[in-house]
Amino acid sequence: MTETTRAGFVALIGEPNAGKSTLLNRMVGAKVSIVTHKVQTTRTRIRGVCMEGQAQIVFVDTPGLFRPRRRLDRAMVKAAWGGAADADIVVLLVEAHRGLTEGAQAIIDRMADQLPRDRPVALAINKIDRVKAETLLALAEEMNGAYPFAKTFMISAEKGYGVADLREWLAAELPEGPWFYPEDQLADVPMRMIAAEMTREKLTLRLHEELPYQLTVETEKWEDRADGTTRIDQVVYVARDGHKGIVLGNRGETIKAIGAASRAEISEFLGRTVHLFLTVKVRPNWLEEAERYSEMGLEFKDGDA
Ligand SMILES: Nc1nc2c(ncn2[C@@H]2O[C@H](COP(=O)(O)OP(=O)(O)OP(=O)(O)O)[C@@H](O)[C@H]2O)c(=O)[nH]1
Repeated sequence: MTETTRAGFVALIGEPNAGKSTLLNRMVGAKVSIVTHKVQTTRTRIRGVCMEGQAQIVFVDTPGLFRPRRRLDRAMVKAAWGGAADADIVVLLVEAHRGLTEGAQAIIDRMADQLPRDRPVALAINKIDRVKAETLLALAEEMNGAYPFAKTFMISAEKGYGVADLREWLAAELPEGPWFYPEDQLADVPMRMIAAEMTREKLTLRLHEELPYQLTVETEKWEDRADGTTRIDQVVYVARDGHKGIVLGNRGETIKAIGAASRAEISEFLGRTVHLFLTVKVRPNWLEEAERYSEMGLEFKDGDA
């Protein structure tokens, strides 16, 4: 007899800097789904998918949740809360050393207002490596007085403490049902390749039918710097000189805009500041190498442009 499968959505919420990206990377690990950056609804964005036993946990992000400055932003915040309300489980991440801040309280007020009563919300007190045990217990008590959390976890996303417990709990809490993604789509996809795919996507969006068929993007260099930023160098390969001009655009405007859009997306995905450098090069024997790319899992279209 096969074991029951479970699947569902988990929304990770918290103030900026609470450690959402760090926790996500910890839980999902290298198994970032290739579908991640493509599947996007208006309300939520899928940030990662992981398997825990027979359960498939899909982590969703609620972009622009807590910094509504203008009217438009306020509308987005409302939509983002809709995303959290749609999730099967919500995890509120707070920072141990900052405690129940004004910002965290505002989120709790919103949760009380917007989430259905029976929606399980777990509290994850993060960065426990920065505080003493007594402080933690007092904070857990205070937080649980402010909201009826289904469960409290004390974790360090950075060091990995308590993360496995949280993952196991999430898996057990998810509803029974078939997986959303076939397991083979959750292959280990190197971040370099995902970043290249993001740039390629921006090229497609910007150039539409002008896009040269024989075009690939490769990440040549990746440097995580000590200051917390990442420098990424990518090359856009085209098959002909004429195509180079199309990609560069008038005075380099096209490539500049593509670089800016891709940088923003990669940055958000990684949760780090990214410096992206794009170069356009001509590589005439591209087709011969096409097979190599398909082996790497990259898409390409053949045919003459
Ligand atoms: N000491 C310590 N630092 C942590 C821990 N988890 C995350 N951090 C640090 O906290 C900072 C913010 O982490 P992020 O994961 O970028 O936070 P975020 O919630 O995704 O932030 P936004 O993208 O601004 O919403 C980073 O410098 C992390 O290295 C932890 O468990 N302990």
